[in-house]
Amino acid sequence: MFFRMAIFIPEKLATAGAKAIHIKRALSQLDDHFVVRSPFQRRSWLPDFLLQHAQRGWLAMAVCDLAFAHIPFGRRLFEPSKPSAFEALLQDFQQFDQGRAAPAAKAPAHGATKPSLPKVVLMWRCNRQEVQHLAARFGATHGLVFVSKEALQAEGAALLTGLLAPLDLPQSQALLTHYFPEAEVPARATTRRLFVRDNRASLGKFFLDYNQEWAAKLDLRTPQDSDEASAHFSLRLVNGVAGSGKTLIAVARAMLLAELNPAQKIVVLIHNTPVVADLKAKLIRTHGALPANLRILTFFSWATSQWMRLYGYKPHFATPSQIKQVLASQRSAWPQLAHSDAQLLDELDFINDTLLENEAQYLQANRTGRGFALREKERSALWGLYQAVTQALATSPNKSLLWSALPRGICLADDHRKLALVDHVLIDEAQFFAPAWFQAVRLGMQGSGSLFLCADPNQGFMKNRLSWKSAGLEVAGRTKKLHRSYRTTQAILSAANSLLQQHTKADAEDFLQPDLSGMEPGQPPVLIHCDSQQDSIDRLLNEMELALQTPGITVDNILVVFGDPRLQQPLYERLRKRFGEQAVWSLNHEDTKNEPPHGLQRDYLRMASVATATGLEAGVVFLIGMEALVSASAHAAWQAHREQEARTAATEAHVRKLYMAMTRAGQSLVLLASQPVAAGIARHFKQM
Ligand SMILES: Nc1ncnc2c1ncn2[C@@H]1O[C@H](COP(=O)(O)OP(=O)(O)OP(=O)(O)O)[C@@H](O)[C@H]1O
Repeated sequence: MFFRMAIFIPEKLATAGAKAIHIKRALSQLDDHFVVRSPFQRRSWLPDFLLQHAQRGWLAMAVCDLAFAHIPFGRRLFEPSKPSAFEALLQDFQQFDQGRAAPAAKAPAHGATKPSLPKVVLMWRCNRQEVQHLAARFGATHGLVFVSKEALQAEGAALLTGLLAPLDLPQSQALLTHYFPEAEVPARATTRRLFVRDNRASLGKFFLDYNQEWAAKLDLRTPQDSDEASAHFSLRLVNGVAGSGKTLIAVARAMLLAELNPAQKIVVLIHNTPVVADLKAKLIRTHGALPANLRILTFFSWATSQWMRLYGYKPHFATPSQIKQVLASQRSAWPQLAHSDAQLLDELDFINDTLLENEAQYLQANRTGRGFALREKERSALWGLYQAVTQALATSPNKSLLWSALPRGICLADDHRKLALVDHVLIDEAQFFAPAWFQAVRLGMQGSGSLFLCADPNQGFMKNRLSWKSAGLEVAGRTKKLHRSYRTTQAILSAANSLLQQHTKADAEDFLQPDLSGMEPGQPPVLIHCDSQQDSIDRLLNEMELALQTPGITVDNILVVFGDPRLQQPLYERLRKRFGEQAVWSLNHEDTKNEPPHGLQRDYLRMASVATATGLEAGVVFLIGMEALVSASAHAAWQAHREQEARTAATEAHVRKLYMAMTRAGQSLVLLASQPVAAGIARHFKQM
């Protein structure tokens, strides 16, 4: 039978050397119902391990390296004020967790005492007989069990299992909160709190699950850990379905890194401005200020500051109308390019994103998945157009550039010495990053740092189906997949998932199948047909009123995602009129895109465009003005592309976006449509 072993968190033991290998091997005999945690040594003294078994309970373990001959047995005549190393260990271990456990122990439910945490000392250099002596002398007086290395190696799993003691839920949660605070999920920060109806609701405690905690602590090192290990650059990828806790993991890890390495710089980069604003607002409300050595910002604001260091001036990005004008004036020189403006611009971005430096490289470039073919002559023409547009923008009065040229400019600069370097970078929503972005990030890192990526390939993949490898990232064997969603219900996730599967080519390597088992069943997503856009806004307001009558739902549990940008202003006005001037946070308004309009300490009803909704979430989500993604006419237009590749690319891009928008919802999802919805989409909703 296949044996799965205990989960070690962190995976690597902090201590190096043969002893660590032996201990790990012995503890590895435990099966996968066990979690073996090593606490970060934040306090004066902590045991080496806390073992937790799903049903059988807990055990604290300290490892003692002293030989029997060095253990003082009798009363010591000299230096009584200075306990020996062994005595100090016994005292520390005896006292460990006592202060914290005492109040609970004093207040037993029915007169019985609460169970206490069992403690075992692993005497690494004593044999069984010597350990018997120690147990007889110190066991009862200090409330400790002694075990020899030999016994552990021979009877490991059975021995330790026999020592475990079950603790009740509050005790167990208190242990985690106290010694592994990084694993706690603040109740305010989880849509899950809306689901919980059992006792846990009253306790209000949530924790990362084992897989999440394991991923969050991979390769974490304290400065005290071995220098040899910390000399290496580490790369990790967490691939997870929507709502599987990727952002949560990235933030928990970033906070830990900041705490454990106060002298190092940590940066969390996210593509999307509203997510950064939303995340920071939540973090500041739950944790207070962020650690001084941790920054959370958009990739482009980070890249802009790096650009300024390299080139000495602030880059000026061409506006959409300027780009349109320049393209219109330049493209006439290449009449063989019959493609749409959007396709040409997309191709210019592709050249920038993939760091193609000259025509020869571009002619050789792999364009698989780009959605439209280019013959060799057309590629040559496109390269000419690329140069002409870049040049025309650069020589315009405001010396502007395409957004995609910013990371390229960083990567291709002659001298990178002026770049600011950080130690650890965590990238959330890495599926939206392009190869040039990753390279720019890497150039801004210390050689011994770590790069931690979180991505959901189902929500889109590096724009043009590029692989991690093509972006210079060797993630094979360094990837953790998360299949469980905590955000949403079975009904919503399975609807979104089957919609995605129906419309995309199943690519086994990239597609993440969610694990729906054990999820809250929930209600299916609802589709409301409206007569016009005006009508859809009226219906939206009514549906929101209804939602707010649900116990536990307040305005901050609601997110409105709009597709048509023209809806932004009328929606904003109507929502403010109905719910209060100060109640709405429009995440796309220029002056409130970085922080909420009236301070962090109040709740807001949030609204965001679908283009910027990635990473956001709410218990109740309304999708409105999404005709470009869902209407029958939009579908017909994608299907009208002459080339099969273009049809597939257009369909996939739109459906992935819709999948992303649908999976923003926790408990309830409502789509309001003012045009007939394509049958292939409507069938995944309950229609009203
Ligand atoms: N172990 C957990 N216990 C309680 N809540 C959790 C847990 N893991 C995740 N959550 C909650 O589930 C929701 C989704 O988490 P998060 O936003 O980190 O997921 P994600 O993988 O980044 O999603 P997406 O890629 O769709 O944006 C959040 O409200 C988060 O707090």
